[in-house]
Amino acid sequence: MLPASQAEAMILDLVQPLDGKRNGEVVTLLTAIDRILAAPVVSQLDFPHWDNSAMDGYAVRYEDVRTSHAEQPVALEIVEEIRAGQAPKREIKSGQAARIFTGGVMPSGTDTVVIQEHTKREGNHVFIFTAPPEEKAFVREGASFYQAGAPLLLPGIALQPPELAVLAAAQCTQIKVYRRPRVAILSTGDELITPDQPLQLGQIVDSNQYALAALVAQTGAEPLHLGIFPDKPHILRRAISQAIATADVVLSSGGVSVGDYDYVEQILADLGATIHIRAVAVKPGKPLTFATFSASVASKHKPVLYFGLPGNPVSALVSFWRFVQPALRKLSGLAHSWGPMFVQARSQHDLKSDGQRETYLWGQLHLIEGCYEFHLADGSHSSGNLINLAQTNGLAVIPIGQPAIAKGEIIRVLQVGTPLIPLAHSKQN
Ligand SMILES: Nc1nc2c(c(=O)[nH]1)N[C@H]1C(S)=C(S)[C@@H](COP(=O)(O)OP(=O)(O)OC[C@H]3O[C@@H](n4cnc5c(N)ncnc54)[C@H](O)[C@@H]3O)O[C@H]1N2
Ligand code: MOO
Ligand SMILES: [Mg+2]
Repeated sequence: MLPASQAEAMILDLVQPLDGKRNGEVVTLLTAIDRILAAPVVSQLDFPHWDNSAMDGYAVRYEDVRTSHAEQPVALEIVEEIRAGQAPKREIKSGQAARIFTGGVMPSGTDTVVIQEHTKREGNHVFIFTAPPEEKAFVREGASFYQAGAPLLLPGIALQPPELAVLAAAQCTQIKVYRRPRVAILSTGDELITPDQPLQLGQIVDSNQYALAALVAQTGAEPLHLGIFPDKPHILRRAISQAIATADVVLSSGGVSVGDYDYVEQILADLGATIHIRAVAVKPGKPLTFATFSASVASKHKPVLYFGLPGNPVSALVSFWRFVQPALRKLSGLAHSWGPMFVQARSQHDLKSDGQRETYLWGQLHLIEGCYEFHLADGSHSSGNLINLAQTNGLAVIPIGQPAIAKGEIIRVLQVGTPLIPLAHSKQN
């Protein structure tokens, strides 16, 4: 059995990110959130586009006002008013000033803004009561934030609200992003039914399909629901074969352990896959199977990744969070930050494992005054118990050979799901 860190490294090593040139698509500003930029963005505009005022006040020539102070204010003639959006019409000469508002374009001849709080206006004259702090004060100089032609945004970043603001300001309305990776999801098992079918003794509702599809979508990829397939090798073989023809990644759940009806590994081998991982020393999730179909076998431009996830509902989810999600992030074109997100948290409970495999105990991470706390989910930590998985946003990691962790100790927790909202105070203490 491979240690988890080695399995992760091996999987990530085998993931070739989508090629942005071949796998790009164009989206608009309103649909670009969370998409990954596939080509560099360069603007032909300077930022700021021109010298402009940072404050409401008067645009002046520094030379005219540098000697002014409260006892001997300098008087300047106001010859123009410039609001944001208006082009200045004249040059400001010595002894003159322009009334200017925040964002207004600095008129030629001026280099400094005096804020109106330091002035007094009488008719068409303004008296400057204090010296401005320095030359060019309150002027946002053209091109001082960004010079036209330089790289503005680099490919491989996820577009978030700040990047959308940058793109909008740069008038980039058509944005080239990576297409979403296509992820086929199939559930295997004679016992499986859909949630709307009546339950007969021994049957199990296919919950993995829904959880995995939602996780895939949450990771920015496109889930393809292939449905349920019985433990019949020829049917499963056809389904897997169709899945590799249509998807970049295939996720199956079930059929990867040692039972008589666990056929996935054999079918992968028959179909020409290279099986890299057959088991990982993690609990839950031990029988994780990871294989690749080379580009030629899959008749594609690039290899297809296959994750045979264990059927137990918690095992399937934990395996996704720990191994599949980072791989999907890398595949999707993200230039960095694919890896699983581990944080340090103070455990609010005694934690136990059998010490044989790296153990993931599910529960809740709380953010209390900037520090993480881990609260273990109540109830059974069996990999078949999906009931107490609800509200999980953290998996405490119990390392191999360290069977007990005492309440109050700092532990490593894999943060999963949506970002944390800080809580005002701890529930337990
Ligand atoms: N003798 C051994 N038995 C088992 C071992 C072992 O090492 N030796 N490993 C155990 C571990 S650990 C796991 S995990 C499971 C993995 O089993 P499979 O991946 O082969 O999955 P199945 O046998 O098909 O199903 C297991 C369990 O999960 C339920 N299931 C399956 N698919 C779904 C689904 N889509 N939605 C909800 N639940 C599902 C299925 O009904 C079974 O109850 O093997 C252990 N056995
Ligand atoms: O490793 Mo299995 O995933 O315990 O149930
Ligand atoms: Mg089995």
